[in-house]
Amino acid sequence: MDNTSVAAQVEQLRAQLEEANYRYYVLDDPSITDADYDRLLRQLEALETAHPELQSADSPSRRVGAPVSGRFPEVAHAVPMLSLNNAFSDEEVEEFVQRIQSELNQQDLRFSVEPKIDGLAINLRYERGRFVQGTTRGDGATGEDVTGNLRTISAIPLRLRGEAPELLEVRGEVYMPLAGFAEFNARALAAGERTLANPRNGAAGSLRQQDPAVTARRPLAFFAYGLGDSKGLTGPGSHSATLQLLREFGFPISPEAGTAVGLAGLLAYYQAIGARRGQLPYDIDGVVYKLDDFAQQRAMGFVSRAPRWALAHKFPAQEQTTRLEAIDLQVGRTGAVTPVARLQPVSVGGVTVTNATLHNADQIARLDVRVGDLVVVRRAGDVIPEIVRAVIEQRDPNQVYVEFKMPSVCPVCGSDLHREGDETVLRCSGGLFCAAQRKQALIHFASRRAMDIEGLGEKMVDALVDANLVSTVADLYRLDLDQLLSLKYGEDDDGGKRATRWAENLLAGIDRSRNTQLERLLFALGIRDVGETTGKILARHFGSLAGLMAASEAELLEVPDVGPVVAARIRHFFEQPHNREVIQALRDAGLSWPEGAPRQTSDGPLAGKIVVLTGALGALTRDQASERLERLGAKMAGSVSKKTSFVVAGEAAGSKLEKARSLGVEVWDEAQLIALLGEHGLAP
Ligand SMILES: NC(=O)c1ccc[n+]([C@@H]2O[C@H](COP(=O)([O-])OP(=O)(O)OC[C@H]3O[C@@H](n4cnc5c(N)ncnc54)[C@H](O)[C@@H]3O)[C@@H](O)[C@H]2O)c1
Ligand SMILES: [Zn+2]
Repeated sequence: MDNTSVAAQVEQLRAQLEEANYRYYVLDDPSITDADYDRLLRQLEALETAHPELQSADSPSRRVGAPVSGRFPEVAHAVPMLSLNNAFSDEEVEEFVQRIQSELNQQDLRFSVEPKIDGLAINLRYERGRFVQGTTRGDGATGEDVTGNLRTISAIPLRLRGEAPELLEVRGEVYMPLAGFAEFNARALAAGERTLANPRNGAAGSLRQQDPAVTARRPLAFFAYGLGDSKGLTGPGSHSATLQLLREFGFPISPEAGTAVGLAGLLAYYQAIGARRGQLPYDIDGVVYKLDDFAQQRAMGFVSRAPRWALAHKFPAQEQTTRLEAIDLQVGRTGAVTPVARLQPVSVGGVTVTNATLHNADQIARLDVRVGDLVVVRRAGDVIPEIVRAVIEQRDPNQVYVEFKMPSVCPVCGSDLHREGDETVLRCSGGLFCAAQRKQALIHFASRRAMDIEGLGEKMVDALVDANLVSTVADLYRLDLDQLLSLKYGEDDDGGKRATRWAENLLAGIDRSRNTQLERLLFALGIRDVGETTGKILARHFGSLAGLMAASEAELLEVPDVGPVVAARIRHFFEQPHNREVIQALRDAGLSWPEGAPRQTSDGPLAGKIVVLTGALGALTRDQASERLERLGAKMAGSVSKKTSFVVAGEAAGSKLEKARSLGVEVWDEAQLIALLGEHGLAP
């Protein structure tokens, strides 16, 4: 490449990155994925390194964020808010550690290690212990004043605890917990409204609302991870000691933060957090290493946009762009017909994704997704991958992109599709006549958290239903070896012993499931809106299946978690002669479970109280806490309503906490819970 074309390429990359920055930081509506952004930035950096004459101080490679929008008052930061240098490989981490070791002439350095929360950076200013101003990072030198919105975030203290210095600026990340994000989107989908693309955009967009009342309704949380300006702070000499101090001032600190020594320590931390990434209650896009000792940090200093003593080590991106090849329809257990995107295979978050959900026809119309489009796929945690956006700008003007149309009949059984009430989802009206619904009911029944029948997966269920061997769950218990072997399933070897073993294993798995628990069975039956938690609560409340089946709607409504809709669904389910037959057939097949008397909740100090747990507790698991509260007479519920007596909110509590606040329900922290348990000799 000659120099003019290199210069042109550099210019083009800069323009692309600037546009992306503007859409990401100012509009909170990115046009490209983070992965694509990072690729472009790396290309630019490589060209600038190879052609030093093209370097420029205002290149996106040298700058932080983007200039502010003008929608909020501007605030100059007393201490600049920088970005972090990135590493995408172990080798880059090694270079980082070696550079520091050789410049400081010291081995085995200690680092603070923290998850890199995917939200947005905020500076909180406290004067004499009171929160006076909160700002976004902006371009690093100047940010936006979003104080009013920050005040609505319950995780941000309005006053510091203990002896406050004259001035303290605290830096951290405002983020949207995954549970709150999912609940927000589920509600938006059901109401036919615009969904949030991902928690990071959700957090940024929520914080930059003009009306703090809107921000207050968004499930936002906060972790502190550093200091800005300060006066009168007699101080910690290291980053880890600073985090400890911030905790004492009343700030939430990530429970995953710790320290590690040397390259091996950093990489072990990266592995450990990476393995748990899917279980964390918030999105992270990497981990951050910070040289722990402040004197050592000062010795390393800064480059233009980032400290030289810190590094963000990134995980595989959770969003990628790929091609939408087709839209298929899937029929679920309750007849819901869901459009599924068939994708050109793409690696997202370290896993190859070929299918993603599009939720419903309204969502497809809202996103204007069409077959042939480039689409952005998001996959986080255990959640099913979904299409969050179509890259409409990239459509080929010479190609025809056909709008998706929902059919009016079930693609599997041909029955009419209908909507219930004001639901957006379309359902097949075929019930058990519909093979798709039958199959899904069986898959659910056999699943691990339901009856846990080993060997009865999706393919097996397909084979059983297609061969007409099974149509209800009770039929499973009548299967015999000859019938299974007639399926010629798994007969891929010498036809000897191994060819029958799968069938024997399956029969043994079915047999084992005969001894079960009422809560599992209730969940397994697939009553709409009776999930695992409700199943558990119903089992405990009524003690026996007969008791539950005989309960009137009024009696069902006494159960803490059950509202009118669920009560009606439970009644409806048990009123169906067909369902009663299936239950009788299950009993006849030898299914059994321990039964007890209905719960007496009339005694104990919490008798008559309905309690909801949310967020992660430190000292107890949720099950342990529930069990102890129940021993004190409380009824546990899974969702917050006006009936709730109080909510116990642990770390990173999301939408349930918001809901409690909006309904004026009393909120306890973990310490209050432990104190109460302690009073009754139940302390952990
Ligand atoms: N999709 C797009 O169009 C687009 C545009 C611009 C930027 N981006 C994304 O943003 C990244 C660059 O943004 P950036 O400059 O904010 O850098 P960054 O997000 O990679 O790193 C710096 C930021 O990390 C955050 N952070 C989280 N946990 C932290 C912790 N424990 N300690 C310190 N900081 C922590 C802070 O907000 C800090 O400002 C890119 O790599 C890209 O992924 C995407
Ligand atoms: Zn059907």
